[in-house]
Amino acid sequence: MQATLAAYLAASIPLYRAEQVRRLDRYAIDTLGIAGLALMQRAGAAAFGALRERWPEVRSLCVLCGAGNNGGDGYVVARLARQAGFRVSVYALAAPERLKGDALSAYRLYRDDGGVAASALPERFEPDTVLVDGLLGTGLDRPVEGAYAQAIAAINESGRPVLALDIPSGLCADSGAPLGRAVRAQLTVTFIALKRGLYSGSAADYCGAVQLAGLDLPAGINAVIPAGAALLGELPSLPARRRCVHKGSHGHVLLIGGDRGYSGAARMAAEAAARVGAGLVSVATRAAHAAVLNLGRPELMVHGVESAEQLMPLLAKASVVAIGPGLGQTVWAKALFDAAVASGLPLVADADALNLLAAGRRRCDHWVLTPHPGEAARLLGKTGVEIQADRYGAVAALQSVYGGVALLKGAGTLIQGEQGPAYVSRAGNPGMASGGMGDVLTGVIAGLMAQGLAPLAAAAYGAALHGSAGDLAAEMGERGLLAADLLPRLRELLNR
Ligand SMILES: NC(=O)C1=CN([C@@H]2O[C@H](COP(=O)(O)OP(=O)(O)OC[C@H]3O[C@@H](n4cnc5c(N)ncnc54)[C@H](O)[C@@H]3O)[C@@H](O)[C@H]2O)[C@H](O)CC1
Ligand SMILES: [K+]
Repeated sequence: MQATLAAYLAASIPLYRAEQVRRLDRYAIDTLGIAGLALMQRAGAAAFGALRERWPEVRSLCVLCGAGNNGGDGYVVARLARQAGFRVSVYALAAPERLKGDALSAYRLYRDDGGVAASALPERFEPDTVLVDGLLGTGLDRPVEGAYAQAIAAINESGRPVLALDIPSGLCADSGAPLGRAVRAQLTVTFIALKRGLYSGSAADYCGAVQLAGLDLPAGINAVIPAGAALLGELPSLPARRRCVHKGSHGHVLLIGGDRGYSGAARMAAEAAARVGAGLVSVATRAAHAAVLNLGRPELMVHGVESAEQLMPLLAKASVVAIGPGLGQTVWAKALFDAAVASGLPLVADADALNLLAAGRRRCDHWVLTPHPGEAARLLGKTGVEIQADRYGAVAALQSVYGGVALLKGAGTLIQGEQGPAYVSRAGNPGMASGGMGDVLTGVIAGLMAQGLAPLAAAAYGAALHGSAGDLAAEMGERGLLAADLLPRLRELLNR
């Protein structure tokens, strides 16, 4: 299992910052000797090809071009579409004659072919037209306002399908946050390398489907610049278990949580740990909950624990601790949290355990912290808006302040270990924004660690497994998706 997951992480796809992509661009031009205009023409051709594949009946384009090379890509698309007999209208947000370099060359080729560019947007875009967003790409360096903001609003209010060139205009290539406002596209064709802003934060609301156009550059070009982030791929199949194993072979998870009124959180986390294959799962919860929890899931060993010393014998038998689901922040909760951390066992901390941690910052090398943006804000002394505006920065800060592995939940879950890139899981859907989903994730990660996975592999694969289980369970619809719906899906995915 370890080798399979090590290969899974190694096979993740590099995600770059804008500045790194510009360096890749320069490398292609300066070292590989590919002219910038040739790159631009390959970009435009790739985008136009993707457009025709996605909207095969459409024969009318409206291309919006900005002041930089993203606009240049737009002029290449406009010229190719005219040559293919499309009805093409181009709106230049910047006077074309003031373009520079390759963008100016691309415009002149379009103009010399008989193309024209209007400077003012139409009252409304023609029907049966696809809009091509060539306003801003990786050169976005400030919040969108003025004419660009109006153009983006017009695009978003048009009701027309949109193809974004390289990145939806207004979306920050580094953080995935809109700077002011951003184009909402159905398809984004991005060039040379994936930008990390296409996969986290609110990116999914703006990018639509993302297609990478490598522009016929050598595949190894990604190795030229080490990327700081990496996109997790499809879940790998896990190797079959050896025949001669017994329940002690797959670890023992101790789940601590479930204060009064919250026993369900502890139950779901514990069951998730069992469903991903932990050999034994014990639960330490309020004494009042023990019997009912046990009845609900007899495979769990449930103990009423009202003090730290009552927890000690359970810690002595556990190989991994998961603490937080329904824990609360009472004196009882804090005593159990302190004892769990002091045990030195590998640990997954979620929910109220994170709030207790935020109160008294500690570091630990063998834990996995799984905050949602609000908990991350408390852990870092920031606001939730600040966390979402720079998720990659936030997950790196969590890891450096608290140690171990930091997992920042939300669209495009991020997983950051002591070394290596921030892994990004794109699995999951809005139906998972419901109570208990985090409890299941806690159990999944603890259950994988109990089977010998290192915290980073357990967190990264666990996040992808959890999100994929949510995607399977959402096949009946995202609304009304419940955390417990994921439990059977975990087993289904693990045995594929
Ligand atoms: N790297 C590649 O793989 C390829 C990239 N190509 C395309 O080139 C753009 C990047 O081009 P660049 O000229 O650097 O930047 P932009 O076109 O995004 O525009 C920058 C331009 O816009 C101004 N600007 C920045 N922010 C704003 C704002 N908020 N409002 C108004 N204006 C703004 C800035 O001052 C510049 O003047 C990349 O995305 C690809 O599309 C190649 O063509 C193909 C390979
Ligand atoms: K764009």
